Amino acid sequence: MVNEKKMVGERAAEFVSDGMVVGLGTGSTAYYFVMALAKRISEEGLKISGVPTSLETARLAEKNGIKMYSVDEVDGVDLTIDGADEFDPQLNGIKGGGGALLIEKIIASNSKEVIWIADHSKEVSQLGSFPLPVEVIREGSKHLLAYFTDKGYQPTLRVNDEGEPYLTDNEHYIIDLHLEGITDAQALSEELIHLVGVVEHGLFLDIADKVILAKDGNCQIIEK
Ligand SMILES: O=C(CO)[C@H](O)[C@H](O)COP(=O)(O)O
Repeated sequence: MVNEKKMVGERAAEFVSDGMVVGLGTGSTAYYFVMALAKRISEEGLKISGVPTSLETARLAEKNGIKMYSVDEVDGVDLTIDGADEFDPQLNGIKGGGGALLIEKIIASNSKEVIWIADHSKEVSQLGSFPLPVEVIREGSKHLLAYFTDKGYQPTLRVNDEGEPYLTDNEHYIIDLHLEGITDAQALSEELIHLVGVVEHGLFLDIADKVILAKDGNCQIIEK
């Protein structure tokens, strides 16, 4: 069976050129991109600076010999390649299934170009089947949960394998909203970002420039 995540991850590494500052995404698809990039560095002598979107990716990149910097150590990012949980025909998406949405959004927002890499299951006609992650300050999270329940957003506090609240790299909680279809993503984004205690949310609107999608055994490039 075709490994779609590997296929798009490897294809994405071809978009990187010598001298670029590259945002390194997080997740099981981005894993293959980081590995393919590391291969180009060791085999072709490609010189790049990596900006990891999570501690997990930083560990992977370091183990594989990629030079790394934080987003504040560079003037800007040329290209960020990251996974997505869902994307729609306008290339708006939901991210944060892996919990790295905050730094992913900061790095993407400071990138000249953003490419998402996706297996075929990530393409949707309308966002919202995938639970929408909202990163929140721990203090007051109980009240945000109550607010989201009142709004009918069916919130759940994300937990780790031990059943304890999941902590992001920045030591916040994540509340996942089970919306079953988002009709006005822009309005929801505005509502969420203005709630006190919300640090960031997983709606990535007007951020991606291209998606490399695995479809019918091939890589399809979708441009905005
Ligand atoms: O947003 C993310 C992490 O915060 C990931 O990019 C997203 O969850 C997709 O992950 P995967 O490639 O493992 O399906």
